[in-house]
Amino acid sequence: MNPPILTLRGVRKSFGNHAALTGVDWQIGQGKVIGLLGRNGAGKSTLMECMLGLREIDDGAIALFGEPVDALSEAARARIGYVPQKSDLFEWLTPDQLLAYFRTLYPHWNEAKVEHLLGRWGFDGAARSRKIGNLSGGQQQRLSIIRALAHEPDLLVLDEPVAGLDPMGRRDFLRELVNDVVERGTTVVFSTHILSDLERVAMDVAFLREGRIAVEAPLDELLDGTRRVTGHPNVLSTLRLEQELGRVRHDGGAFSIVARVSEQEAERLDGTPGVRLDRVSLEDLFEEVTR
Ligand SMILES: Nc1ncnc2c1ncn2[C@@H]1O[C@H](COP(=O)(O)OP(=O)(O)OP(=O)(O)O)[C@@H](O)[C@H]1O
Repeated sequence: MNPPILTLRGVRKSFGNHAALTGVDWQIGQGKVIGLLGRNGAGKSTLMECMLGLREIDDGAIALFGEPVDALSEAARARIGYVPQKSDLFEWLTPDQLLAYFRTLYPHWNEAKVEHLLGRWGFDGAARSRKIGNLSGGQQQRLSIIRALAHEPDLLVLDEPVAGLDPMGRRDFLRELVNDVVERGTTVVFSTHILSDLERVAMDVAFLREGRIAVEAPLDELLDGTRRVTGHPNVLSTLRLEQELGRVRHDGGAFSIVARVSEQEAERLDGTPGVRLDRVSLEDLFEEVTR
């Protein structure tokens, strides 16, 4: 595996007496494309802001490109692309003025890519010279994404980047993202609630629960190796599963267990009288892991 470009150790962050992050240990390898999942309020935005040094942490340590994130060099900063959940564009500028401004801040800027994306994402002459504050939410989000891709960052962090885009815009953006990742080996961390998008682009998924990374795994491995185990309560209560992800009690005393299982374990369970194994969807997994 490539060396990690981002390392978090014991990261804690509270707001007043509410603990948002309760000890995050996480390493992100170069070239990974990771979908960060969690319920509303799970702490995804907080984690993203902390890992880029945009929010101070209470405890723990974060290193980005081998540097402490609270003392990042200019060179390291120029390697980051970030699309926040809420647009942070200067609303009084036009798209052309905004991009011209950001162009001056980076040592590298791919103008051809910017022009290509502006054309593809509906920024004709009129839209490029309108005040950003008067653009629609989706247009502002597209502009924010173009800005984040323009300097070809090594790490791209996207907080619900497609939430405001129409289905065509989402598909187009995801295609662009995948192209970039494949061509340049960009590391991408993005949060989303649209699980079908995640299945389209993510290599790995990480679930944030109770302020920590509860599960992280390659998406296909996770889907291939997870089963819902149902059966008579007497039988299930005696089962010992190594990687249980969740347990649901149903009406009438029955319950089911969602667990990651090895092939051997699946075979053993399949042969147990009164036990049934079913594959789970990403949606089921999300529900179990973040319950
Ligand atoms: N500036 C702040 N002041 C006080 N509390 C905050 C602040 N920012 C976040 N929180 C709280 O921290 C928790 C985590 O919030 P965060 O926005 O990181 O969650 P999230 O997983 O990104 O949610 P969503 O999926 O809804 O965007 C929430 O309970 C939120 O209310």
